Amino acid sequence: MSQITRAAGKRPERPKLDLKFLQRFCSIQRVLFPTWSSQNVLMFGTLLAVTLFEQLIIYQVGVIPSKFYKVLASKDFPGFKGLLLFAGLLIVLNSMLKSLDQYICSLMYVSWRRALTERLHGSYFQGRVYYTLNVLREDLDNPDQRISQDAERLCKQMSAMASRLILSPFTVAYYTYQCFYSTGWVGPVSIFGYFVVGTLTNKVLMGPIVGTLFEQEKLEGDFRFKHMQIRVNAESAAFYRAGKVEHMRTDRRLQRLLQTQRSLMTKEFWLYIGVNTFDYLGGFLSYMVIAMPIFTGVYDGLSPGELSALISRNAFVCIYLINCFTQLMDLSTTLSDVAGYTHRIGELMEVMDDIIRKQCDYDPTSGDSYDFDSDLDAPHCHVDTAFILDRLSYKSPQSDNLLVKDLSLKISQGTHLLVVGDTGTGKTSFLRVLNRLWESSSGFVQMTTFFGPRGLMFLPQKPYLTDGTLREQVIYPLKDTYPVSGSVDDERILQFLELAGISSLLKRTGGLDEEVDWNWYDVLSPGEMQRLCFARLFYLQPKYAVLDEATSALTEEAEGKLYRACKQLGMTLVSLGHRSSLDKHHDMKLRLCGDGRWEVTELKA
Ligand SMILES: Nc1ncnc2c1ncn2[C@@H]1O[C@H](COP(=O)(O)OP(=O)(O)OP(=O)(O)O)[C@@H](O)[C@H]1O
Repeated sequence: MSQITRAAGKRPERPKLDLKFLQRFCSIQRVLFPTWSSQNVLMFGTLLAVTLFEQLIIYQVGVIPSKFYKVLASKDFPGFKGLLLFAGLLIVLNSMLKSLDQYICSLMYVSWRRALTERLHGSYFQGRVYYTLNVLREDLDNPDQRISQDAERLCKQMSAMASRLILSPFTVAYYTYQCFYSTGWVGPVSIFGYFVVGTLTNKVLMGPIVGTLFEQEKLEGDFRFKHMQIRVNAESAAFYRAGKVEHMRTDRRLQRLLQTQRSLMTKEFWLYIGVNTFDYLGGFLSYMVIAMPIFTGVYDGLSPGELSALISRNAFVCIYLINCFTQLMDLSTTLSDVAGYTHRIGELMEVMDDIIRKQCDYDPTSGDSYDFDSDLDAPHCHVDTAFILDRLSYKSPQSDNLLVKDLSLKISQGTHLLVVGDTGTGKTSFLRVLNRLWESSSGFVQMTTFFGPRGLMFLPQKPYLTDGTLREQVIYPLKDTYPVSGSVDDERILQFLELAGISSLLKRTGGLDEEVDWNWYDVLSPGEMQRLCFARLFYLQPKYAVLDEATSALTEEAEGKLYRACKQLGMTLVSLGHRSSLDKHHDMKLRLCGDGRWEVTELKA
């Protein structure tokens, strides 16, 4: 059986500018440019056409001064007027093309970001990948940061490179030809040699930057997470008066981040030196290229006038070709950022694909996400069991000790089961194994009913409240009302809010569909949250409800009321809890005794 567990002890390699980078870069490009006719390819093609046209105009603008000299020297007034008009037209065209170029780059950035983020979301929300990634895998830091920020920065940096990169093959080819034509093979060979040396030097200088940028983004994620932790738990922290300690811890994370940022800047400093040196060396190189045939006597037969004309022409093409290359080398800093982000996104994609593959090996149904809304019309399931467990053993991910060993049990309709045990004996883990969040160590667990409304629902220990209106809280995890029946549905929701004892919420929100600007976790008491989860359960009316300490914040009386309501609605209950008052609502008791031991007893009515 495959393992969806921590990849313990596996230290990730330090990201570099290597083959792995190329592989990851190509797989990201396949996401950005899925087909030849995709929107992104078309935009890229348009950008190429615009930049080529722009180059043509720039060339025309470049030769205009010499034309001005000519008409002014010959005092040609009509020619001067015509030239002014022509120059004005060129300037308007040029500025329009430049703006269009920037606009297409921005559009490409948005479109790339959408494609990449949607691809990442597609894997993240497939089956239980988001759970495995955040809870069980330790080999990948901050998946949220990678999806929300790193993907954005990668697209931004790539779009910044796009218009400069897209032209370079054309300009390099054209000016190489021109250079060869004017200087023979000496010019292109020495300029290409200069470029190769420059690139190799920059690659060495870029190497450490990629790894440090990767580390910096991790620390950035950790820093943000710390703030999010305080935001979500502000009240608990305030009860502890934990401002001082949290201040210290948050500052510590900031210091670590800033230290890495400083080290990144030091490494970038050496790269800047490399880039700038090659920029200025390029200026001299053109004269060295020209000087070689002069000093070897190739042009000895030319007069000084002819020689200076030749130097001026040769200098122009050489300088232009060198300029093409130095522009490419200037991209080194952007490229090292792109490499860092590429590694972070590529690694995330690989880990998610790995989880999906293992998940599907383990549980073939996990490939498709549950779509409760579309399953509503599915024929009613008439099976009278929910789970069959056969010699089931399981342990927690980090430990080798079995929490439960060889448990055989059938959870059938009408037989309410209570699971009890000391703290940490594996009660919630039992539900994790039933829900296939964790793998069993041996034996098997078979779910014989379907998941969702009218089937089986879990109420987790920590109530989960989504963002949105009161209606959206009650119908969660459905996207739409159920059944799609307008006011009839409203009545059902009101009735169930009443039954769960929280109809007062309706007044606070101002209506079922009223948008609220508060965070539900901040304004509801733990008891109200638990009641709201019961209203949700009543609304969804599953045949089986698995409740993990779902009434721990309520009085025994309220607990009794809610349990009776569940039974009246025809639900079979599997509950976890510590309270003895729960006994009377159940028919069987499974006690987890620790060290793998367990016992099942019948409860007298
Ligand atoms: N994600 C996890 N990774 C590693 N160990 C875990 C994880 N979740 C739980 N455990 C460990 O597994 C053991 C069983 O946990 P479980 O949540 O099932 O306890 P429980 O019986 O429900 O306890 P309680 O009564 O406090 O709710 C505990 O020792 C816990 O620390």
